[in-house]
Amino acid sequence: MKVVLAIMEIEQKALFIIFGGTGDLAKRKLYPSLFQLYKKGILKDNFAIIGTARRPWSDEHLQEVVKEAIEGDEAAVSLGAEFASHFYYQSHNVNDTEHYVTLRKLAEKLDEKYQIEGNRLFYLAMSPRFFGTIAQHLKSQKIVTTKGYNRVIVEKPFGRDFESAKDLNDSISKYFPEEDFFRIDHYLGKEMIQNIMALRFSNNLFRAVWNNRYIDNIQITLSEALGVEERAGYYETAGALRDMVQNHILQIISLLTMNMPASYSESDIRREKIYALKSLKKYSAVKVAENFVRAQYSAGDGQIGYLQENEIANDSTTETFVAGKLFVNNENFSGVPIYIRTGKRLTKKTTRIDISFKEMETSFFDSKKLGRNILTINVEPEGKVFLQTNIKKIGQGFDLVPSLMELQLNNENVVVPEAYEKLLLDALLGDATNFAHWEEVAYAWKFVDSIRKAWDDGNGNLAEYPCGSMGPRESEELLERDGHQWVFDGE
Ligand SMILES: NC(=O)C1=CN([C@@H]2O[C@H](COP(=O)(O)OP(=O)(O)OC[C@H]3O[C@@H](n4cnc5c(N)ncnc54)[C@H](OP(=O)(O)O)[C@@H]3O)[C@@H](O)[C@H]2O)C=CC1
Ligand SMILES: O=C1O[C@H](COP(=O)(O)O)[C@@H](O)[C@H](O)[C@H]1O
Repeated sequence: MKVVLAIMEIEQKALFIIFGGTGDLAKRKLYPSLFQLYKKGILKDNFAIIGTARRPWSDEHLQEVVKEAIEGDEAAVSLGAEFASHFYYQSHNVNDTEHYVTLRKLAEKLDEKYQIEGNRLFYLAMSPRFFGTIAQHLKSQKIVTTKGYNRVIVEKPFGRDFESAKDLNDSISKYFPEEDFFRIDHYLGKEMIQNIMALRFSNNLFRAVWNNRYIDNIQITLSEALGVEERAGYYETAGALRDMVQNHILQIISLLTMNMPASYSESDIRREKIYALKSLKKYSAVKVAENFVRAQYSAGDGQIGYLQENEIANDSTTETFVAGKLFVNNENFSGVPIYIRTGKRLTKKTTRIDISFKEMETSFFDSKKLGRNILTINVEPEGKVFLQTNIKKIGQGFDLVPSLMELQLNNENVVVPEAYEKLLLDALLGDATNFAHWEEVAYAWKFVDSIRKAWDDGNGNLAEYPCGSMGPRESEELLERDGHQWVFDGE
């Protein structure tokens, strides 16, 4: 642990070039996260950030935008102006080669001014259709340096199916090798998602029972109270399956079901995650209809339905909810149903994993009285882990009552860093463990494509659910057919 902290405390020298520097992601996530790294002294004197996009902003305007982005942070009062002074703006159309020449000159000037030693991080926070052309120009216009490192970080969506993801991947990997290519999945930066490996592999108790002999079923819920908001254009091309299942949910499944890696290293962890994703059971089209539910929100709870949202066609069939039953057919998990669900405009924002253990065959108790052991990883909002057990009811006799044990995770009173902060630091350190490797992305798309194709070919109806509910009835039935129910009922 000491070694890791020591590395993290070292000041990093880097020039960030953020493509999409005027965008929503930059303002809401990237600038505040970079400020956290500045507060911690990881970014100190030897760094600069170029924000670039088409808008004709000035350095001063970008610096004002950055100050606004961090104004909620108390430390911004004393440190905000100095931090913002490291930001520069370059008006730039990514399709225009001439602009890369200006960008290179600015990058060289800042490299010298801040003594950055050629380390560059290119953050592509804009539509993926531009990624190939940006990567190509970075190379041809010599914005990649020969001295330090050159890393490219790309945002989602990484394609809309396997073929387009492969094209996208090829268009970047022509210029950036895999070790410099960081595909963001911000769920992998969440503290509680990273805790899955810690729970599984550092506790003999859990290690021993983490398999199909003891686990009955796994339930993963990524529910949101928000609707489609301002992202109709993107969401209509994606839907919940591509937006949440292909990336976040399948990444969580890989962490839950992979075999124990040989070591805590990028390559060993990746190998096991890839193997888990490769082991996902594929369904025939008919089986997709049986094992997956798709639905769209309708008006309810004072909210309008999806079809009434701005810029959504009134005959749109885009799903805003998906539930499904999956299997990872590796040696430890074959036969364990993994129920997933995600949707917009559900009861509340919750990200949780419920691991339900098998009922016990015993003559010591009347087995009907025994509640199942359930391990709940509440990623959000609580960031806690709970274990449901059975204990004796106080008093005469020997009745049992369920009891909830809370595993104390944050006993150091530290502020949990935001996912983007951790991932930006990982990228600075050149550690891609918490980023998605191409083969993970590829297997995830192959799985998702088979579901999408079955739907597109008419297998499986689009159900409806009212805003404020936990999805359509069909989602409950998916579990009821197996004699189960969702552990999380939305309360
Ligand atoms: N916002 C979010 O919460 C999340 C976003 N993402 C992903 O991050 C990426 C960015 O999203 P977001 O910030 O929301 O999108 P925005 O639409 O807010 O930003 C897009 C950016 O691209 C710039 N841009 C567009 N066309 C060009 C061009 N031809 N040349 C140069 N710059 C251009 C825009 O600036 P200008 O108009 O000034 O040129 C703007 O800065 C997307 O891939 C998105 O899917 C992923 C997860 C969450
Ligand atoms: O990637 C995405 O994630 C968000 C949900 O992220 P969270 O960290 O708030 O759980 C989702 O709203 C968005 O549609 C999707 O693109």
